[in-house]
Amino acid sequence: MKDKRYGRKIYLEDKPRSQALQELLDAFTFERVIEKVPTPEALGRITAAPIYARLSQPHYHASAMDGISVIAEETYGAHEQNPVQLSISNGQFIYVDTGNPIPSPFDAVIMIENVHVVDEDTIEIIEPATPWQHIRPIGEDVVTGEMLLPQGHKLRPVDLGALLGGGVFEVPVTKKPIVSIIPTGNEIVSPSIDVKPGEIIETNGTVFAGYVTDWGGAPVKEEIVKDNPDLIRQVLLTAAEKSDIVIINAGSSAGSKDYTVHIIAEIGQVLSHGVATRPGKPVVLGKIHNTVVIGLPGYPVSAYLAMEWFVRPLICEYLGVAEPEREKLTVKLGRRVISNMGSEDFVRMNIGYVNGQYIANPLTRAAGVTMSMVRADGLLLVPAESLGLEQGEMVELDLYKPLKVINKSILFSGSHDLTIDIISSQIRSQDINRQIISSHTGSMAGLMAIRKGEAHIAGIHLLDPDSGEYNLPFIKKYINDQKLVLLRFLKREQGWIVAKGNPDHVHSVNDLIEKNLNFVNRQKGAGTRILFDHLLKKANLSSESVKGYQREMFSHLSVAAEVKQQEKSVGLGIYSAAKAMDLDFIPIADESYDLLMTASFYESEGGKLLETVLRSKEFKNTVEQLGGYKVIQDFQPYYI
Ligand SMILES: Nc1nc2c(c(=O)[nH]1)N[C@H]1C(S)=C(S)[C@@H](COP(=O)(O)OP(=O)(O)OC[C@H]3O[C@@H](n4cnc5c(N)ncnc54)[C@H](O)[C@@H]3O)O[C@H]1N2
Ligand code: MOO
Repeated sequence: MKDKRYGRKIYLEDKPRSQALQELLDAFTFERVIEKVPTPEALGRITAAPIYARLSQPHYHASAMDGISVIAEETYGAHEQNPVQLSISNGQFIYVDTGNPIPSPFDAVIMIENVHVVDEDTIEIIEPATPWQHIRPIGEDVVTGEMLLPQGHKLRPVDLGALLGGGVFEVPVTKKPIVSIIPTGNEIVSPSIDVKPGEIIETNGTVFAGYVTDWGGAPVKEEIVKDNPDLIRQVLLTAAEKSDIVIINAGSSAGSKDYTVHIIAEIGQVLSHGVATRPGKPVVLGKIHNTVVIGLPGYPVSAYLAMEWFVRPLICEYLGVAEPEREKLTVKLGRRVISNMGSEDFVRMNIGYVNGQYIANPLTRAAGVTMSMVRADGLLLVPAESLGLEQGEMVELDLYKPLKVINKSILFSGSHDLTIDIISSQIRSQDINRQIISSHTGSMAGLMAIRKGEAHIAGIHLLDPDSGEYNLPFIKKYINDQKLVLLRFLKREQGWIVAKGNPDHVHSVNDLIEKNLNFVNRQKGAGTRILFDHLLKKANLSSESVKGYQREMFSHLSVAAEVKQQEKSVGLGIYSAAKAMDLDFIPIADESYDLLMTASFYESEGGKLLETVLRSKEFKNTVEQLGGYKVIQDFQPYYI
């Protein structure tokens, strides 16, 4: 229940992000604490002071080669016609191996390959040695007192070696800032497969802890706290006492149980509430005593971005290191990106290299879709003063993935099919740097993406009602200025997706209307939508008579998921989706699901790899095991 002491605060500020960060940094003076850690355990830590060698390296004159050590002067004059003989018993040489000390008065080493052994005591050489040849003198690597590393340096494996060699067995490093992470919310539960409607698995805390570790901090994950102001206050106070930074998650916005900001104001100070960004607006920045307190939005994507904007700079400031910067890439926008005036918009993007240029398309902007962060190749920032960016504009992105991977990505657009995931994983098992990036846009949009050069391949299943033929009539109608290839590799069953046992006895489109069932529709331009409209037309029915026609799903699996959870509902889709959700399936027709691509992609390395996968036994077996599919492996690439 809502706590009466804390009314709704609806109005959040729209403070510029840079100002909010500056004010946050200005509000604290970080006293860096120095601790000494054994050198072998110091990987990744930040040096807190310049570090000087305590030993020279090498700390004695050492042989650099296997051979003999000699007095150079005694070898002068050695020549093929005038070999010089040296004897052990006369103290003229000793045998040495690489790394052995060179005792006085020896001052040169001759490699064993250049030594002719005459007998046990005597050798012969035909070339003189120069003084100090093949000897590593004291301090060749490091001289006592020399600075090995500056302060603020992140220790790498090679650094640890140099430190140990230089006699530094303990390193002064900056103590990791302790970052306490407090997830809150009555609906938040520990991970469990039996979550009930309304329960949300706690995921943000683990992500935050991962980021903190990556950035050099020490995360401390607290238990989930219920939406109870007294509990929240108590946990905040305790955490502030023992931490450098406290992150409290969710309850930062305008909901009736969003207490965070009030409690921070009560026991500390609120510096900012609300920044001019989308997503990520409802951030709280504040302090309790001298501890930073950051209230992050509950929506995962908003929270992850805000972590990078506010927590990373704090950790870097504390450790005394520069903030890492992401690689940048200039790309052409494949689609228009609209944006709010007055706030920075952050858009997760996919990037592909198509027809000689980088094309980037926005992923979903919903702040709850964590997979968009998993899949994103880059992040676009639309500045606060911009209303948006047009298709075709060149923009600079921050890269989330290596360019090497992006260069090889195969951009897929079009109708969703489960085989695309299988193709993707089989391609990847042959080339670890190659990924398929798929946007499930529907068959028509896939066709258009090929036309506009925004995708490498499109998955399409478009029935031409007049000819009864799939795909070709559409391709010929919409694209006539490109050399294309169609791979006709798959037949699949389309049918009604219904509850187990088909309780409403669905067999035709008429049943939907007569029995007043909810239809779970697909988006415009999806092949399945076209098929459904065709069925309606054939039965002389109008779309208005179909309950649910307006609501659109973007994939077969989402249709099946909706049928599963909504009573008296029916979808149209493929067998494998019904099977995946443990639903029943009433077949209607076999359809062709083809891959369309430009001839140049087909003939490229990526296209060849794709074809190899499509023709592999493993692919056929995996797909046909799903049920409802027939994989055609002896297809001829069809040039259009
Ligand atoms: N009337 C308004 N409503 C909302 C606004 C607004 O300005 N006016 N802002 C929206 C935006 S934008 C965001 S972001 C969210 C942020 O809200 P809160 O920080 O108060 O977070 P909650 O509402 O509690 O949670 C949102 C969402 O995130 C889930 N969540 C929370 N904690 C976790 C966790 N530890 N792990 C995984 N998921 C978590 C939570 O269950 C909710 O689904 O407010 C909008 N509303
Ligand atoms: O601003 Mo919220 O942070 O978009 O999701």
